[in-house]
Amino acid sequence: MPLPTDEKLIALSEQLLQQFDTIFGLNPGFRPAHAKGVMLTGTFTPSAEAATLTKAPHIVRASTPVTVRFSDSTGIPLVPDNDPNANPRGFAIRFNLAEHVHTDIVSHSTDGFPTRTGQEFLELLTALATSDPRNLAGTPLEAFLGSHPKALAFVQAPKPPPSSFARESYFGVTAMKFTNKDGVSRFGRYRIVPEAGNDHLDDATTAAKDPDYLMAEIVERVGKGPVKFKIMVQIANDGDVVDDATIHWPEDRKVLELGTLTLTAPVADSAREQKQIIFDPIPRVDGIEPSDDPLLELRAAIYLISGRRRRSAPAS
Ligand code: HEM
Repeated sequence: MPLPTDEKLIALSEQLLQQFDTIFGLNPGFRPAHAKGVMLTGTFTPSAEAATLTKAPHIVRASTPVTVRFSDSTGIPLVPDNDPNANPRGFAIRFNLAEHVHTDIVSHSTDGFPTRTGQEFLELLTALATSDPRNLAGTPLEAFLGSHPKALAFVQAPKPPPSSFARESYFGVTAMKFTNKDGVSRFGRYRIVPEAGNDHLDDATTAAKDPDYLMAEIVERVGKGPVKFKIMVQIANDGDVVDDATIHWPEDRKVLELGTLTLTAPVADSAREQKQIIFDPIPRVDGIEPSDDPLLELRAAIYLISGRRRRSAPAS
């Protein structure tokens, strides 16, 4: 994953990382966002119809090994799984195509994002860092949300905690351009749907849960049998906006099944692996390209800068 040379993009990346550090504190060796996580391994098997969408290698092959990371939101490594700020949950998937060759999906459990650009997201984080969310009146955060209705809608969208990482749906949010072997291209957005169905908790049940209930449960669950998800792609119609993560496409858009993810085991040395692995929001594989959504290039730069910083932190 190459670091872009665009100086403005790098400067914005540094500013965003600085804001995460201000809000959550410096936690060397951990991610500044989605700090707490758990990793598993398994396989991906494509559906019969997946080849109509893309010629990507993991769609052409019978099966591909995967490494995944589930995470809580926030840059706090010990955030309790039952803290309301731990939503949305993250789900990052790596398709291992060959040694040091891979393509990733990075998704979270809310369908959408508060801002269209990284600059606007920086403004939101800056407002958050200088406001008391429990007493919003007259704060920079109140002013930002008042003038950015899509950010307000994202903040207000219900984000109920799941009973398990295996009972939650996840969304890729930014559109990708998929191209099949006949050269036909269509834009689409990933949706990752649990075979066991969604299951969310009410406030009282959540409050009674253990602070590590999600991290522990998924390891226990996979010890008893495979955990499965369907990877789906919502396909844009001609004319749909494909470069704006704040815009939802109508629910009548076709949703195509890409394949099945079967998770079978926890990663043995999870802490070390989590420090090492850097997921890439840009697919960089034949048959799947990024859309022009401005979040993609920026996030790829930030995740790489942040990942290098994490890797160079002394072992704890
Ligand atoms: C301007 C927009 C965004 C910024 C600045 C941002 C920032 C970050 C940062 C700094 C990290 C830590 C990366 C690392 O150290 O490896 C991260 C991780 C993550 N972000 Fe974002 N993010 C943005 C948008 C999104 C979106 C749209 C999604 C959902 C599709 C998302 C989901 C995730 C997930 C799941 C992780 C954890 C990945 C892992 O397990 O390594 N982020 N983000």
